[in-house]
Amino acid sequence: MGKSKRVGIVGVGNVGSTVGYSIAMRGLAHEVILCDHKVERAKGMALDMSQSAQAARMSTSVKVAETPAQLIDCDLVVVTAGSPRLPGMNRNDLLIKNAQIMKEVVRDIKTYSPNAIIIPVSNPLDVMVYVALKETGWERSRVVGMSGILDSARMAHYIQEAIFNKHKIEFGGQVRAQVIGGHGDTMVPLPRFTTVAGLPLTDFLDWNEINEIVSKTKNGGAEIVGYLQTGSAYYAPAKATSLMVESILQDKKLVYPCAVMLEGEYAYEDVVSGVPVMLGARGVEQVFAPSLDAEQDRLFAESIRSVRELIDVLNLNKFFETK
Ligand SMILES: NC(=O)c1ccc[n+]([C@@H]2O[C@H](COP(=O)([O-])OP(=O)(O)OC[C@H]3O[C@@H](n4cnc5c(N)ncnc54)[C@H](O)[C@@H]3O)[C@@H](O)[C@H]2O)c1
Ligand SMILES: O=C(O)C[C@H](O)C(=O)O
Repeated sequence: MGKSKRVGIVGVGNVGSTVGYSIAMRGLAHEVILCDHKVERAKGMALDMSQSAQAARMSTSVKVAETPAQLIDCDLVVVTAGSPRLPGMNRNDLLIKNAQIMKEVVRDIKTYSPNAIIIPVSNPLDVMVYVALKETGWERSRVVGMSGILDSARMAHYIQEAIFNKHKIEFGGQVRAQVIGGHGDTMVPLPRFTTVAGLPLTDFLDWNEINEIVSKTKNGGAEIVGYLQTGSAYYAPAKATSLMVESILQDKKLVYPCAVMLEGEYAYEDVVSGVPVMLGARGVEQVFAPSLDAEQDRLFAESIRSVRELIDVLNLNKFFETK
């Protein structure tokens, strides 16, 4: 149990509410505080989650803050406030609107929960992490974005499906896939770093099949938006976020691909991207830059370029200069 740990969740729509529920179900925190413009809805959800915690024999208490300024002394704050994309949209189309929301929310977190670790989830994710870092001025260990766990889980899903269709073998959740880079169309799935029950992926699938999985993984979010029509995925995003919460609050020091500010990894600076990081009580405790071959290196560079383009748009709009 995460005794005396307080987690804030700003934005209690599909993802935020599912994160809150996951935390309550596992009793990861003593207190979860939900914060959304839709206050009455948040109050109803808070009661429902607190009661579900009791049903799960957990003591997590879920409450509501009417504004981010009422999120006092949280140890960790998850930010899912902002719009999701709709069919036909790219995550980048959310840039200006969600960046403004992130900036305002994070300003309050900095004031009222000055020791918190922040997990941005809103899209476009890498730039939201960048905005949160610039707005707080905190070190990179305390602002870490969720995306790589989700993208890797999607890749694992498509791999498991393809192996089952081809060989009729089920592997009981033993696919270990790895996706790095930004959480956008230029994400970098790494089949060469992917194993199935400890065996190389290429023992099961040929490169045509693997390349198909890579493109399905990149399109994984859009595929779900196409079905849902009114928003985007939330079960896998929320599970991925709660794994990060758990590793931090319980100081588990698990290594997951997450979005962090690069400070020299692969010779990049002042840009956020997904790489494996160790998550513990101090937030990001280690950042790893796995050795890439020339092609992986090229794809990672392309992904960095696309994140930088969005940061440039914000700079052109004087986003970081205005209040
Ligand atoms: N990083 C990822 O992998 C990932 C995965 C899924 C979703 N997302 C992103 O997460 C965000 C949320 O997705 P969702 O499906 O939960 O959307 P949603 O519309 O269901 O929920 C968003 C919530 O944010 C609230 N909100 C907006 N502005 C706010 C503010 N200033 N303060 C407090 N609350 C505010 C809204 O009232 C709404 O309840 C989207 O930007 C989506 O693209 C990212
Ligand atoms: O696809 C989206 O817009 C939401 C999220 O980034 C996802 O990958 O599910």
